[in-house]
Formats: sequence, C-alpha cells, structure tokens
Amino acid sequence: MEGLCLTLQPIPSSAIQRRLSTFNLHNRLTRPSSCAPLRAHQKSGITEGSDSALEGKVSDVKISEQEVNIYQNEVVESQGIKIRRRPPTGPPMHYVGPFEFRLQNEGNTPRNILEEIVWHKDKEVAQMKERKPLYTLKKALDNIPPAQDFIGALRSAHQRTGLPGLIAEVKKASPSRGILREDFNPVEIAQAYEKGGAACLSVLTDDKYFKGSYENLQAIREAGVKCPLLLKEFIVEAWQIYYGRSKGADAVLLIASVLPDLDIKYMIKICKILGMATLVEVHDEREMDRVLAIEGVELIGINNRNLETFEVDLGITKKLLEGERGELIRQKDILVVGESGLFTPEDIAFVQEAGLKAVLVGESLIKQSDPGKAISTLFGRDISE
Ligand SMILES: O=P(O)(O)OC[C@@H](O)[C@@H](O)c1c[nH]c2ccccc12
Repeated sequence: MEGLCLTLQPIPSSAIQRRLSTFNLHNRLTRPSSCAPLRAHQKSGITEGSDSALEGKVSDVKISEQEVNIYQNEVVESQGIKIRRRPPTGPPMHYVGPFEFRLQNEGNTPRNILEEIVWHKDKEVAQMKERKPLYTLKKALDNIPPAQDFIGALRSAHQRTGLPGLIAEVKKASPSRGILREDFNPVEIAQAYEKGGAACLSVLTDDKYFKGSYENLQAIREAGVKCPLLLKEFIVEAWQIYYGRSKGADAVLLIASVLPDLDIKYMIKICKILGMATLVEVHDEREMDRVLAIEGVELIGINNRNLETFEVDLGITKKLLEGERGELIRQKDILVVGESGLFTPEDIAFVQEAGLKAVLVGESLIKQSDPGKAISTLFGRDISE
C-alpha cells in the first residue's frame, strides 16, 4: 500500500518565532489559568465590531508575541545559552480598574553588552528586511561572482608558511576598546593586510557598536581585494547571511552563545547552498561540545575574549583543545581559529602549540600605522611570500 510519507523537519527557532508571531498562540502557550492575566476587553465585556474590540485584538496579538518571546528564551536557556534573543516583555502585568498596565520589569534590561547588541540587531534586521525583502536579495545573488574558498585559503596559508593562517580584521572600534583607529580607510587597510600576507579578511559590519558597515564590505570586495571575506556580524536571522553574500561575503560568523543548535544547523545549510563557509564561535566547554556535535561544522573559532565581560584569556584556547575534544577535532579534520587578544609572536606560538592552524587578529594590527607591516611584527617574520 502506498503510504503517506510524513517528514518531520526541525524548525529553527528564528523561523518558529516568525511563524508563531503571526498567529494568536495565546491558547496554545497558556500559563496555568490561575496566573493567566485577564485582558481588559474580557473584563469589560466589549463586543466584536467596536473600536475597543479592535484594541482588544491588538493587545491579544501583543500578548501572544510576548509569550512567544518567553517560549523562545526558554528554548535558548535549555541549551545553556545565557543570551536572551529578545527582551522578555510580558508578565508582570497588573490589572487596575478597566485598564492593564505593566509594572517595571527588570528582565527587560539587557544583562550584558552581548545581550544588548543582540536585542538591537533584532530590531535593526526587522527594519532592513522591510527595505530589502529576501526575494529581492535572492535575485541579486544571481548576478554576483561565486563565493571564494575561505577555509581553503586558511589551509594553504598554513601549509605555505608553517604558521597559523591569518584572518586580519577590518575593525574601526569595539565596545571594549573604543575607537581603535581614527584615520580609518577600510579599503586601504584591507589592501595593506593582503599585501602583508593575510590569508583572509574579517570585516565588521555592525555600525552601532563597532562603527562598521556593509558598505565597507562591499567596497573592499569591489576594490579587487582577492582574500576571501568574513562577514563579521551578530547573526540572528538567515536574512543577514543572504544580505552579506549580496555584498560579497564568502564566510559568516555564527556565535554559539547567541544561537541555539537548530539555528546553527539551519544557517550552516543556508551557507552551504550559497557556497559560503561558517566560522562557529565558542568560548567555553559547553559551547564547544554543542558545536562538535553538529554535523557539517568545518571551522570553529575559539574566542579568547568573553563577550559578556570582555575579559581576555589565551588559556581558554588551550583548555578547549585538550584531551578528547582535541582528539575529536583532529578526527573530524576541523580547522580551529584562535580569536582575540593576540599581540606578540609569543602569543601566536602559544596558540599554535595548543593546536591552532589559524588566527583572527584585529586590534594589534589595526592600531599600527602600517597594518600590513604589523603582520610581520606579529608573526616574527615576513609571511607575505
Ligand atoms: O581585536 P582582537 O582582540 O584581535 O579581536 C579580533 C576578533 O577576534 C574580535 O573582534 C571578535 C571575535 N569574535 C567577535 C564577535 C563579534 C565581534 C567581534 C569579535
């Protein structure tokens, strides 16, 4: 008998959020009735058709969205992710007279800078998406050259020099260090990095916190720089990946402390379709274990900087590459990139000794008058040939 074939596919939480927020999910996600807030229009017995009924529906939708946010934050917390994707608006709600009002909710203040950035991104992406919906982006992708091999470039640089392949970062500022370089010409810096022997470049595109832009990325690509380019963004939605590709990105950063596993899997698939590489960033054992369990991960970044506190500790790299984890990484032939806080040839030697074949460096290069020459100083010799 011909059976009905049902395939159950995991839905990434960003997609769940989109779908859920279009429906009134109040009934499905209800809290125990004892603590479910009564709505103003329910209490006042307003009927359909009146303005107040419409307001009631609007507030229904708002409540549903809040519940979705709570639900999504719960999914995220269950994986040990401390960064909440959105402010958990919602309770406490207090009913006073015929109106409702929300008491000041401390949970709606970001707990750290990373959370603040992620909340800001969420709003920023929503606005950008309105201006450039996905279908127009997809069309634009037909007319641009294919993505370059980011991982291949790192591997061959490592083989050529015997030193870690370098991803040099085009970064004007950061929340932890302020303005890093006043006379910031992204194209000149990119060209200097390439001349100095960088295998790949990382371009910050966040404006508010890093003073970067997608225009910088595009300008570098269009200036004829050959190094593959990493989209250095706080990715919260797949739309950003398509947008980055349309501006010339060859690889994208995915931060494990921000994205649940399902999102990482889903975004890796999208990147593969677009021919892009993904650099999945971790900072502790739990994140490393999560990422090692995800199929298709080829490039992992260990960030020595804690993005919640800004503390830098190169010991993190060593710790995360020891023992069984290091063994698994070798078995799976995953390339590991050491990120942040690398300033001297000793630092490079230290992380190389720990097992790294690539490094991502910003501050120590960008602050020098010639960022290209600074590469030789950092590596202890000229790596451009
Ligand atoms: O400037 P540094 O310390 O060399 O660090 C570069 C890079 O690792 C850092 O900019 C970075 C790593 N992961 C990030 C995530 C978002 C923004 C920035 C980053």
